[in-house]
Amino acid sequence: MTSKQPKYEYVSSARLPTRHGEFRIHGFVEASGQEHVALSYGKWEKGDTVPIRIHSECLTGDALFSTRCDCGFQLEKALQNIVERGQGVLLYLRQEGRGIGLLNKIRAYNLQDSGMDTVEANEHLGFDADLRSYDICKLMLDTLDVTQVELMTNNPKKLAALESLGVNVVARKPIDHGITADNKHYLKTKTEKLGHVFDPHLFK
Ligand SMILES: Nc1nc2c(ncn2[C@@H]2O[C@H](COP(=O)(O)OP(=O)(O)OP(=O)(O)O)[C@@H](O)[C@H]2O)c(=O)[nH]1
Ligand SMILES: [Zn+2]
Repeated sequence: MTSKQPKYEYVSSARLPTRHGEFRIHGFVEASGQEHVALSYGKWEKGDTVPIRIHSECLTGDALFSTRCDCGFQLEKALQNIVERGQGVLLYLRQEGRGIGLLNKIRAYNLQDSGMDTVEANEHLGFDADLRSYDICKLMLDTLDVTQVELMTNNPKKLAALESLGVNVVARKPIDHGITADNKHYLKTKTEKLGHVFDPHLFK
């Protein structure tokens, strides 16, 4: 008899001192081998509302200081917010390039340099505009005893995904940091074509 392999598994946790404060890092793995992490800060009781950020991997923005997108700015701001609030969780999902992967994102950037927008570039490469899944967030939050959240995002799809997984989202906190001349057009496209919510005056 074969037992069904779980889709996602919790693996291990450790202390993670950072420039922003001391977090704990928690590792998770998908059956495919894809690895993800959650960072937690502070303490809470089960049922408390916990501030969280769900962040999809962006190597260029998160680690290489790119200003083509807002990712690096948002990541840093989210960690700062969590430390200021005294508690919170970052779910760092390894779905680079809205799920198309790093090298395809570079191909998409090249197409955007010749005039396509971020959605047209994905489609030109044969991908949907957004291939991400948030299913693993449920295991990550359950593991950390988080059932009710305040979500830092401009992306209503993340709210809907959490609600459909049975996580109670009591509020959305906009995270509109890092709008630069290099990414204004990209963020405007996300607002017009992908449903992101940005205050229009931020693009002026
Ligand atoms: N395919 C593609 N992906 C991109 C591009 N620019 C950034 N990304 C990816 O977009 C994703 C952005 O992730 P998030 O910041 O978590 O999500 P979001 O949909 O912007 O929502 P919020 O930031 O929460 O408002 C990352 O995986 C980036 O690698 C691009 O031009 N093309
Ligand atoms: Zn990015």
